[in-house]
Amino acid sequence: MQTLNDLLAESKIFAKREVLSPHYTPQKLIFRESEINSIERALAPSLKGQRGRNLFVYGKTGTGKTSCTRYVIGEVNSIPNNKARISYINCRIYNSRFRVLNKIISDHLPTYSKRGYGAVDLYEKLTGWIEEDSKILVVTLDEIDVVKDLDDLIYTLTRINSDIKAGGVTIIGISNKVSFKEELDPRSLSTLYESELVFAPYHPDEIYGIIKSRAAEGFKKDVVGDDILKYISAAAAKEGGDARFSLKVLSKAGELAEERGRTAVLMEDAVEAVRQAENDIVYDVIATLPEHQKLVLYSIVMLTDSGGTYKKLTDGVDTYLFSGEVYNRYKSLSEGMHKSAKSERWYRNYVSELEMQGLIMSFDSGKGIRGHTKLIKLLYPTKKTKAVLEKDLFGGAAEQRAQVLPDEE
Ligand SMILES: Nc1ncnc2c1ncn2[C@@H]1O[C@H](COP(=O)(O)OP(=O)(O)OP(=O)(O)O)[C@@H](O)[C@H]1O
Repeated sequence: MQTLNDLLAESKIFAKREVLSPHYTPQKLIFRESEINSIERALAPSLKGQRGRNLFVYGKTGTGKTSCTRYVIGEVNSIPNNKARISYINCRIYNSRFRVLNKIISDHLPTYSKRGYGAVDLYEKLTGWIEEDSKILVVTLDEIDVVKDLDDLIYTLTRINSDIKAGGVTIIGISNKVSFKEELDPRSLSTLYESELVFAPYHPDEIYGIIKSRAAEGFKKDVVGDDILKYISAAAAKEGGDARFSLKVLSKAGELAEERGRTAVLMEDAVEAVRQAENDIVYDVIATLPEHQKLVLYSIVMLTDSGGTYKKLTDGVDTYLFSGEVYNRYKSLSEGMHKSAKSERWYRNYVSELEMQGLIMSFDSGKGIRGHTKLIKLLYPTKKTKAVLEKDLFGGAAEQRAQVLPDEE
């Protein structure tokens, strides 16, 4: 246990702790030259006042999509007298057409944005501003899949191009959701996918390269050995080639070494850091699921908690659930929250997504019970999964939760 004095003393482990934060943007992004070049090519026409092709950037989490895009935005912004005006928008915060429009206005016309105008006024102000001197507005929508009325947003942004006489709008969409394409209206799909760029997961040796250079800056000399870096790279490659995961583990290993009063990171610190980060990641995955997948997962958690029909029928301890009962629970839960439940076809997609994320497993029941039906099992502890979901869905407010939840069956 560290005392306050220990905490205030100069660290024996870290030189620049902030360099190890996943939010830190390094000066150089290694192994992504060709991806950076593709983004540069998409943005190059806008520098000269021409509308480039919209670009959709896809790749698993931690593959460098945001960092590379922001890097190119930085490059463009540093070129004087160019025609591009870029808005980088984190859709987790700006998650509706109105909020996105408002953010664009506040980026470029800050005095206007505070006046409480409606969407139509914002639209007109924006088109006027673009036309004024033939600007190209580049709207970068990071985590685009979480925008609630995305088809409307894409329609509005593309409509600007036909409403204005000069200038234009280019959209860059970024997402790590595999099923995203299927949820889009065909018109939005063809607009957004004018060109596509896929970020592949990093290989272990690439992750090693990334964390080696971060470790050299972030840690004091000789604190982290090569064996530790190799171990962490292999663990992150197993996690889907996720650079963010490797950085999280690296800084966690440093913190553990510090807490344990060491002057260097030992393998046991790294092993423990990987274990903790793997645990955290599951809950991060849950927190970033789209809303209806969360509702399906929450239905699974609730039924697992109270014991589903299977348990009652078999008088057993197994916590398998019938897919049909999960769907029914999901429907009543959605109703209680005044949301329209999706069709069974969508529901089956959600179940496959949750299974792909490793949160549940599902399998055919065989002939024995209720003919052929699908059984579902939650793979993570009910209590913690429930807490994460409740915080997300109901902001952790118990009264609100009580209002929307259907009675236990
Ligand atoms: N090529 C690279 N060189 C150095 N650092 C990198 C590189 N790629 C990713 N990183 C680091 O990994 C972390 C995650 O990267 P980033 O946020 O760009 O991933 P992402 O693909 O946008 O992930 P998500 O889909 O989860 O948003 C950041 O801290 C970033 O600095």
